[in-house]
Amino acid sequence: MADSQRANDVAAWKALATHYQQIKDVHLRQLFADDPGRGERLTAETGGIYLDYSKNRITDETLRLLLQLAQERGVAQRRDAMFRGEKINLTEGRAVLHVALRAPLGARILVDGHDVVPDVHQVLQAMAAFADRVRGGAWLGHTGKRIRNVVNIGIGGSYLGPEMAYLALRPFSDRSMTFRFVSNVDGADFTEATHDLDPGETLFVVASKTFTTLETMTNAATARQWLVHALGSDAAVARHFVALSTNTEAVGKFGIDTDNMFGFWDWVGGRYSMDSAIGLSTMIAIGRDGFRDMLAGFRAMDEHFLTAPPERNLPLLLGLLTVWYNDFFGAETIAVLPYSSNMRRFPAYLQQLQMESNGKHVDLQGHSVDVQTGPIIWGEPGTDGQHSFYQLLHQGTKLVPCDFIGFCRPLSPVAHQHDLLMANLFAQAEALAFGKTAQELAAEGSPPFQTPFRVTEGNRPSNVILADELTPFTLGALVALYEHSVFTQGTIWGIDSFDQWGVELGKVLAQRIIPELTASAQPALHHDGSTNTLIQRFRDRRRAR
Ligand SMILES: O=P(O)(O)OC[C@H]1O[C@H](O)[C@H](O)[C@@H](O)[C@@H]1O
Repeated sequence: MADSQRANDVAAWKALATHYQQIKDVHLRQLFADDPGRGERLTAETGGIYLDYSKNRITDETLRLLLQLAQERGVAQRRDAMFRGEKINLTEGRAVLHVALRAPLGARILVDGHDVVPDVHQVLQAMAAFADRVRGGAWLGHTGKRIRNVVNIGIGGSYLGPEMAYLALRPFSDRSMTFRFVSNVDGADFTEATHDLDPGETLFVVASKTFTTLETMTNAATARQWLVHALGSDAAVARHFVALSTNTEAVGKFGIDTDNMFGFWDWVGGRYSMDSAIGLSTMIAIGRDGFRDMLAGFRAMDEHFLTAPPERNLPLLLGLLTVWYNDFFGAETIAVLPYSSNMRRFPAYLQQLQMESNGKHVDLQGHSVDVQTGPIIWGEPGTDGQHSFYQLLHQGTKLVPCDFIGFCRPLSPVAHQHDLLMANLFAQAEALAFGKTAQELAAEGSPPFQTPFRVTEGNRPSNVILADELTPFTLGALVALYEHSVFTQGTIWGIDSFDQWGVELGKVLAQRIIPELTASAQPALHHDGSTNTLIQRFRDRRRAR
C-alpha cells in the first residue's frame, strides 16, 4: 500500500511528467504510422471482454512508466490487502469487501477473525428462495393475489445498480412482471412509479444500507400509506414490504418484519452493493440462475485483476489510462458511451461508482492532495449522443477521453440493426482518433471557405470495450472492471476511495431548512443572504396559483 509518500513524489510520476512533454503533440496518426501493429498489440482480453486501448496517446514507453507508477504506488499490495479483508477504508475503519460478495463457497475471507463467505452465501440462499417464491407465484399479497409488480425504493447505491442492472438485463427478465424504481424525494417519482399499479399485486423492496436515508425513509412511509389505504389494513405491510439493509433495528422500527429482511455488512460500500442483498430486485427479475451468472462475471474479473500480468490486466490498464489523461493531459472528464440502449443507465451508475469514490481532496494521511483526483464521469448511449454532444467531442476545445462499450451480438431479435449500431461505434472511435485534414477535404472537393470549419483534428483518445454479448455474466464482469479501475486510480492518488464525507454537509443543512419551510409561523432565518432570500421567496409563493 502506498505509504505516506505522495503520488507525484515517486520516480515514475516525475518520469511521466517529462515523458508527457515529449508525447503531448504527437498525433495518433503518427503513432499508428510508426507502429501499425499497435491495433492488435495494445489490447487485452478476459472472459469475453476485449479492450482495445491502442487509440490512446501512449507509446510503449508510456505504458512502461504507468506500470512502474502502479508498482511504486503499491497497487498490487493494496489490492491484496483489500482481498484479504484488511481495513483499507481507513477513515471509517472498515474492510472493503465487495469482492467477498462473489467469492465461491470454500474461499475464506476473514474480517476480525470471522470468515464472512458463509454469511454471504446464506443471504444469497435466502434471497434465492424468496425470489423463487415471488416469481413462482407462491408468495401472495395480502388479498391473495400474485405479486406482479416490484418497486425498489432506494437512492444512490441502493438504486443506481438495481435500476441499471434491470434495464441492462431486461431480455433475461420475467416479462410478465413490472419493475419500477423510486429514488427521488420528489413525490412525483413515487406517483409516476405507482399510478398504474394494483396495490394488491405490488411488492415494495425498501433498499437502504443505513435505513436512515431521508429520501428512502420518506418514500417508504408514503408507500406504506398508499398500500394500507388501498388494502384497508396495517397487516398488509407484512406481505408487501421487504427490506434490504445492514440495520436490523431500524427495519424493525419501521414495521417491516425482520424475517422479511435481507442483510449485508458494513464492509460493503453503497456504490459497491448491487451484487449484495441490494440486488434482490435484480434477482427477482432474472432469477437465481441469472444472478448467479452475474456473480460469476464479477468473480471472473476479480480473478483477472488478482492474477493477470500487469501489462494484460484490464482494470489496471483502464485505471492507469484514466490517471494519464486526468493528471498529465489535464482532462477533466471522461465520457462513457455504451452502444446499447439497454446500458443507458450505465453512465449514471459509473458516476456514483467513480465520482463518490475518487472525488477526494485529501490523501490517506489527511493532507491536501497536490494532484488532480477523480475525473468527472458522464455519458449517454450511442448512437443518441452522436446527435447531441459529439460535436464537442470532435471539434470542441476540450480533451474528452472516451470509453466506447459495444457488443458483438445483439440483444434484440431486430438483429439486422446491430451492424448499423456497431458501425457507428467503430466510426466514432476512428473519427475521433484520426480526424480529417484540410488536404483530405480539399481532395474531396470541399469548398475552400468551408474547409476550416470542416477540419476535424483527431488525436482524441478512446478505449473500445468490445464484449461478446450483454449477458448477466458480462454485466458483472464490466461492473467489476470499473470497480477495480477506480481502486487502481484511488491507490495511485493515495486517497480513500471508500468513504464519502463530502455528502454529509448538504444533508445536515437540509435538516435545518426543513422546519424553516414547514413552520406555519414565519421563522427567523440565519443563513447567508442568498439562502435566506430563496427560502423567503419559496415560502411566499408556494401557495400562489
Ligand atoms: O443505502 P443508503 O444507506 O440509503 O444510502 C444511500 C446513498 O446515500 C448516501 O448519501 C451516500 O452518499 C451513498 O453512498 C449511498 O449509496
